[in-house]
Amino acid sequence: MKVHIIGGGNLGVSIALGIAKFSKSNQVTVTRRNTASIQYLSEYGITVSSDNKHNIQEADVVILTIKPYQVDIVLAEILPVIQGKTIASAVSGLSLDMLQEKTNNEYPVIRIMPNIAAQFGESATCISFPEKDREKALPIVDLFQDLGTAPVIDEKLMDAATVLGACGTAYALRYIRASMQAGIEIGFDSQTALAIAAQTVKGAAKMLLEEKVHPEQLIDRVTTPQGCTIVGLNEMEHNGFSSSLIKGIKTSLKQIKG
Ligand SMILES: NC(=O)C1=CN([C@@H]2O[C@H](COP(=O)(O)OP(=O)(O)OC[C@H]3O[C@@H](n4cnc5c(N)ncnc54)[C@H](O)[C@@H]3O)[C@@H](O)[C@H]2O)C=CC1
Ligand SMILES: O=C(O)[C@@H]1CCC=N1
Repeated sequence: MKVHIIGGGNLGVSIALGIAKFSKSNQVTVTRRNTASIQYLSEYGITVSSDNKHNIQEADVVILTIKPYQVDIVLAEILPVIQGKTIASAVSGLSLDMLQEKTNNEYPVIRIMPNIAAQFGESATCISFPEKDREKALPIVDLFQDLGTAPVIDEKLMDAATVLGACGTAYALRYIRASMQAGIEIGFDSQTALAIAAQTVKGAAKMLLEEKVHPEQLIDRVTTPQGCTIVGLNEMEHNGFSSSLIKGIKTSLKQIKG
């Protein structure tokens, strides 16, 4: 498949690298206005251009990884030259209805919500599309499955997916940062603290994904009665650990919904 990514920023570059590394049978072009900082992508076989229309006529899918306020400008530029091509949008808050309206209902449209771990083949991408575009969408689902997981979900949940799956990367990293800071306070140098905190999160996530159990079942295996884990966990909860995460996630969702 020939993939044309418009918006070579944080997400666009991560998807491009993910495809180059984990979905090698596909060819990728990435565009952004100033390409100096992404020229290195050519080392991975990715074509880089400052012209949004470069190679676009050969593309099987055009992926938009631009900010919401850049959508109209970019569509005005590319629509005249991509008649009938599939458009996949990762633009947060842009519904399928809005995208269809902006493209005059003349293009197959797909809404994708990856995260920046696509670059490492570990994105939790959520995807939705109108039923009429199923045939065009399924190859895109396959593509994103190569970059991690890619469930097809009801479009009503796409904003929620943005928060849980895309913003979620930042929340998880903040947990790791806090653990690292605590690790330094209790005696580790920063690099060792970071390595231990990150690997611990990776191990916990791997157990959950492989055993498919409720987190509390695994927590039970860690918390020795009267031991140090449970007192620490309870202290965190007294200080609003779970509650602050839940409130933060709901606040992020409110921001997307406007
Ligand atoms: N960063 C993330 O983790 C995620 C971002 N998103 C969504 O993806 C979109 C992009 O986000 P980021 O990558 O973080 O933003 P970004 O600002 O890093 O990337 C946007 C890129 O588009 C380029 N651009 C702007 N105008 C352009 C034009 N006319 N033609 C071509 N390129 C143009 C900019 O130079 C920039 O490199 C947003 O809508 C965001 O909500 C969705 C999921 C995750
Ligand atoms: O913060 C944002 O608005 C974007 C959407 C999901 C991740 N980053």
